[in-house]
Amino acid sequence: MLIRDDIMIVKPIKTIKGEIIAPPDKSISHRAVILSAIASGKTTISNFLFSDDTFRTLSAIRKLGVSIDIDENSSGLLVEGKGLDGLTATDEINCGNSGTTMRLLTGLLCGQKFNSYLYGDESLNKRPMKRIQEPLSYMGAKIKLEKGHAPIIIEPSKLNPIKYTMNIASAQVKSSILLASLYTSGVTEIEELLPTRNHTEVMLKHFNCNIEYEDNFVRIINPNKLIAKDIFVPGDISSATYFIALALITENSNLIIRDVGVNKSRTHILRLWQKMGGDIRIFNERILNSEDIADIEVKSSDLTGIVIDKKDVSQCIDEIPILAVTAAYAKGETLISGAEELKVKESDRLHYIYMNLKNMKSDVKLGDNSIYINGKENLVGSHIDTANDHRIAMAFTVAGLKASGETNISNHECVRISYPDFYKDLYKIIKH
Ligand SMILES: O=C(O)C1=C[C@@H](OP(=O)(O)O)[C@@H](O)[C@H](O)C1
Ligand SMILES: C=C(OP(=O)(O)O)C(=O)O
Repeated sequence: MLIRDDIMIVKPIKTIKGEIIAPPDKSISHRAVILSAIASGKTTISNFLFSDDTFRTLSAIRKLGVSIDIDENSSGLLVEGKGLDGLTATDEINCGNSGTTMRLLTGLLCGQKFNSYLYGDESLNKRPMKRIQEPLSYMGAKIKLEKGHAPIIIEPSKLNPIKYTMNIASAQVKSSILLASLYTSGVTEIEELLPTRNHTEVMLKHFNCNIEYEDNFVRIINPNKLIAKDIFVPGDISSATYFIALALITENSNLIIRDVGVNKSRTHILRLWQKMGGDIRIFNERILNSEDIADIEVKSSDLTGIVIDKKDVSQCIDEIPILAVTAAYAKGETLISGAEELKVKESDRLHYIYMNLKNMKSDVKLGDNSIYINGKENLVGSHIDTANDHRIAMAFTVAGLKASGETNISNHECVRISYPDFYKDLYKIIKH
């Protein structure tokens, strides 16, 4: 790998070997800052992820009057919780590229006694926000959108609890309702038809909230008071999957990734790869502040294609780009269906998976909400259009490391959204 004229040039490698520590989890870092801000007392957050997206949440929370000290050496934050009613008004909040920041903060802010205004970058301002406006309005929230999109204007209102069945699979929507529900009295219940990550539920419980949850159901009983309690953020399994995939598809590889969050609602990708024949071992499992954490060992494997449906997609939504890359190198056919949510991420991920795989001479077909991939041993290096989407950039860097010739990754710096050290960590484990 080398950088020429600002473009990352990726060439085929021999093998992957060694040990690496997964970067801190993005979803848990966002939630740690938000919940510690409205808890009573001080919270130390260790191993916080310093990335563009999580900085958006951190700055927003500071603008809302919460003091956060950063110790970059220990990757730690000290948050002075203000309690549920201690936030103060700010002029406007720039959520950048981060859907999690925008949707979770809307849930938090619609129960406050002041107006709020949230906006994002070009990509975020195109992403759907009706999905939060609808349930929050049922609760009594006053939220204005522009044709279903940000900017979001929030006016103060009195919120009521709801019983809500989710009509799309989204942990952000679920979390937004849970945060708003903290400003109601009574019982809010959410049923999910498709399971999604449960980090908000886990962390609310960690902060002593009166909440019950199981696979598809959450109940929160108010009034609540959150009590500050220290948090260590586990490694991000979504970030780890790029290295897992590379080890799986590269001959003679053996890789250990330490301290990865293995919350059951995030490990579906590992089960899918194991089903494809992937040699993946989870060991040294332990619990750290209510979240499961473990080490993962991966060895090169002969993968075979599989069928992936909507229920699979909801449980590994961010891993579909890298899963598609491994499918392109697997034996036989893979069909990923029910993937409409991929079209409304930082880019239309279904489209960019298709275009980039096609340019690498993969046998691939695009359906309305699906993608079909007939795997082969070798892809051909090509120009990759990342659409400024970090997950497309990382997935196709992996594709390029196994392809013949050169692969050029445009705007590779977009990895700073979730994993600023991605290329640095990759260098550590590549053996030429
Ligand atoms: O709650 C979260 O932290 C996230 C939920 C998912 O989004 P959706 O809720 O829109 O599916 C995921 O794609 C995103 O990267 C992080
Ligand atoms: C979709 C993602 O994040 P967000 O929705 O927070 O922008 C992601 O990280 O892949």
